[in-house]
Parts: sequence; structure tokens; C-alpha cells
Amino acid sequence: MYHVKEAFYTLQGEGGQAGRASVFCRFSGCNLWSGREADRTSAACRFCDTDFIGTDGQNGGRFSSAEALANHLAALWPDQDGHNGRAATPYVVFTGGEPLLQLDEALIREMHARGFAVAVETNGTLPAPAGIDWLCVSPKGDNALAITAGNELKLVHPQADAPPARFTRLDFDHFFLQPMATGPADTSGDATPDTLAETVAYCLAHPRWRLSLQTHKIAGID
Ligand SMILES: C[S@@+](CC[C@H](N)C(=O)[O-])C[C@H]1O[C@@H](n2cnc3c(N)ncnc32)[C@H](O)[C@@H]1O
Ligand SMILES: Nc1nc2[nH]cc(C(=O)O)c2c(=O)[nH]1
Ligand code: SF4
Ligand SMILES: [Mg+2]
Repeated sequence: MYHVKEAFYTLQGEGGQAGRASVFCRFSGCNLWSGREADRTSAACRFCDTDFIGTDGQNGGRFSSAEALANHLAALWPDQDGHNGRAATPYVVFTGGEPLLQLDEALIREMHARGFAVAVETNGTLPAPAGIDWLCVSPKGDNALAITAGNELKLVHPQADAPPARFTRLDFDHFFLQPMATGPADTSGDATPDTLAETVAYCLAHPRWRLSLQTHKIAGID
């Protein structure tokens, strides 16, 4: 059984695929935080901007098979008639919560069978199933990484217990720093002037890193 908080069609806001039309599947639950505000200050990850509790969001629910969830997600991709053979490859982003608590090879296979490329946003503390087309790892504090290679490493900055220099030896194609936003996305979800300035300064001083802004928040979309 898969538990999905919400699913929606939007533009990928972050990282190396920013701007790309995407179906987002936000799985319920995380291994680094219960999702309850009362537990935030004692959690292993304390700055989360996302509500991932339950299955009550838009297009959320419980899905008893990979086939059922894949059909549900594929239906969110728009028709692309009239593109003269230049239709884009459909793209699904599995996030959460922590998607690697639930994403498995069966679901990846079902999405591939429907023509989708499969992306994942993970905290990197759990092993990944085979077949992912774009893997984004976003380390959280000093929580140990189970994944040390992928397409992009996207570090929220600044984190006192996760200095960027710790990660540049890992085997990723792209290194992004994303300014830490305060609190849940639906309240005060923007990067503060302080975290933005600090992140810009770090990228200027360390050109290995590129700036990732949460462009969906700027655009006012999901
Ligand atoms: C909500 S997480 C879900 C996926 C996975 N659990 C993870 O942490 O990567 C999605 C993305 O949002 C980023 N993120 C979470 N809280 C943030 C915040 N307050 N400011 C900026 N980015 C944040 C995460 O680092 C991750 O890249
Ligand atoms: N538009 C948009 N882009 C995103 N990139 C990563 C997100 C996430 O919450 O994982 C996210 C999100 O929530 N919305
Ligand atoms: S940012 Fe990711 S790892 Fe941290 S609590 Fe949110 S969903 Fe979990
Ligand atoms: Mg988000």
C-alpha cells in the first residue's frame, strides 16, 4: 500500500531541472521528522517547509498497487496533441516526506511503462531502488548518508551541522546550495534576506556550488 499526501501538476521549482513541467507525487511520512510541530525542535530534521502528514491533500489517497498509483499520476500529465512530434517526455517527481520509505522498483517500472522519466527528491539516508532517472540528494545535518552518488546534491544552506565542504568529494554531477526558508510553505515560505545573502556569498567564494532558488514560491505555484 502506498500512502500519498498529495499529487499535482506544476513546474519543478528547484535544482538543475527547475522550470520543467512535472507531476509531483508527495508521499506521506518521513524518517527524520514526525511532521508534528510539537516534535520539530527535537527532530533529526528541523527546518522542513512541508506538510506531509496523512493522505488528505489534493489527489492524495491510499493506493493498493503500483499500477493503480501509476494510473493516477499519469492522468495528471496534460494531453500534448499538435506538437508535431516534439512533445516533451513526461516527468514525475517523487518527493515527500521521504519518498524512499515507499518508492520501489515496481512503481518506477509502471511509470516508465507510461513514458515517464522518474525523478526523486530524497534526504539521502535510505538506499534508492534501481531505475531512477534524476536523483536529487539533500543532506540533513549530520544524519548519515546511505546515498553518495547521483545527479544533483542540493544542500539547504546554512545548516550549522552540514557545511558544504563536507559534500564536494561525493559523486554528484551538480552541486546546489538552496537558501533556507523559514517555516511551512503556506505561511512564511520564502528565503530570508539573511539566508539568501549568505548563500549567494558562499557560491561566489566557492564556484563549485550553484544557487538554487525555490522558483515555485516566487511564481506563486505549488
Ligand atoms: C520537503 S523535502 C522532501 C524530500 C526529502 N525528504 C528531502 O528532504 O530531500 C523537498 C526539498 O525541500 C527542501 N527543503 C525543505 N525545507 C526547506 C526549507 N525550509 N528551505 C529550503 N528548502 C527546504 C529539502 O531539502 C528538499 O530538497
Ligand atoms: N514546484 C515545486 N518544486 C519542488 N521541487 C521540490 C519540491 C519538494 O517539495 O520536494 C517542490 C515543490 O513542492 N514544488
Ligand atoms: S525536509 Fe525532507 S527530511 Fe526534512 S523533515 Fe522535511 S521531508 Fe523529512
Ligand atoms: Mg516543496
